[in-house]
Amino acid sequence: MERQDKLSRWAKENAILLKGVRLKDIPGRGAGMMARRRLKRGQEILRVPTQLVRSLHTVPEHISSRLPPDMSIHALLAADLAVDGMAGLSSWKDSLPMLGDFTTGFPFMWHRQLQELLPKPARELLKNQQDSFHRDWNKVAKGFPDLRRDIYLHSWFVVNTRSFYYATPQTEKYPPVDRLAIVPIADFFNHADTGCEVTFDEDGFVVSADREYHGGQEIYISYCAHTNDFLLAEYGFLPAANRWDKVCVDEGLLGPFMLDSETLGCKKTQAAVRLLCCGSRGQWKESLEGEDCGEHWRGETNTLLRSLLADYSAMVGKAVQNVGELQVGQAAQRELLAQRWRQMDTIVTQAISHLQRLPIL
Ligand SMILES: C[S@@+](CC[C@H](N)C(=O)[O-])C[C@H]1O[C@@H](n2cnc3c(N)ncnc32)[C@H](O)[C@@H]1O
Repeated sequence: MERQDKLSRWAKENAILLKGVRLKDIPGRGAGMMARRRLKRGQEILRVPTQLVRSLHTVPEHISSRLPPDMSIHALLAADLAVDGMAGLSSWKDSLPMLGDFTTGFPFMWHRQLQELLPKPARELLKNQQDSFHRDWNKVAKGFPDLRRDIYLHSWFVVNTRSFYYATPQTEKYPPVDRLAIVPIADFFNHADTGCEVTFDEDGFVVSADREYHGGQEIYISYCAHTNDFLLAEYGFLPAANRWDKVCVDEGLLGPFMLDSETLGCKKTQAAVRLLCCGSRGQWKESLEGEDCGEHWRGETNTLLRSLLADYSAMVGKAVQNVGELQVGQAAQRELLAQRWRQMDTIVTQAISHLQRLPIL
């Protein structure tokens, strides 16, 4: 029996309602969720009962009691999965990607030289991830001396990539990013920049169609308005199109100054460029607060922004070249890294041509 069929049968036996949708292997994206037939906007397509949700309240006492009280929910859920296989979810567990499946996409698994060539926001996310994992693993290894690091790492990444936001009186004592729950079957939706609505109440989690779908169409949820640097570091993939994508145009001390393909930089980027144009702080404040909203400086700021972006574009070109010269790691990892820099080049090139089309004041 196919892996997805087994999982679907388990879902049915456990009162998970899949309404007009099914699990399917999708090339390049692992498994995903597909419409079986036409679905209407607003229609409920998945319901997962609360008794299958795994969060702080379901971590068994024999696991939590061997760990310090300050463990994150992420770390506890990963320990539950690694040590106990999350009781009652064995069919779900058998359908998860293996640790080897994370090797290409996740910078965490890459050679250090490749990691060092990531764009700054991705490098920072990776550093936080490494620190969190090492902190969690040190504590878990003390509580469970027989547990292997690679098994815990796998579980830690499963929780990292598949959990849902879950606010309850218990989880609300934790930081928002750590209010996590595993919701089996719902965790098979892939991401797009807009997707189906996910809600939860005391009965469980519900996913509803955000638009009309036809049979055979993949159905997504949105993991949030994330940039591609975030999706790469935290989820191990790079979408080709992402309306939330931005590049960090300052890799230096003053950042982050962000730029996307639609606007000529976020407000902070615009204000910083104008500060460079204005002779003094006083003039700068006036330009921001004055009645003409700084129109007077528009020509100069755009010219300066264009020259800064040309420098940045040259830096991006150099990064693509540096990645091309590397011999370490897998070819697929190097290609993913080069792809990210090429995406950034596209955003910067679009911003430069946008600036070139603006009238000279
Ligand atoms: C919540 S799981 C979704 C189910 C997953 N595809 C599977 O096979 O189990 C999240 C993972 O799916 C993959 N993924 C999600 N959205 C994707 C997309 N738009 N393109 C490529 N991979 C995607 C990434 O590997 C991500 O870490």
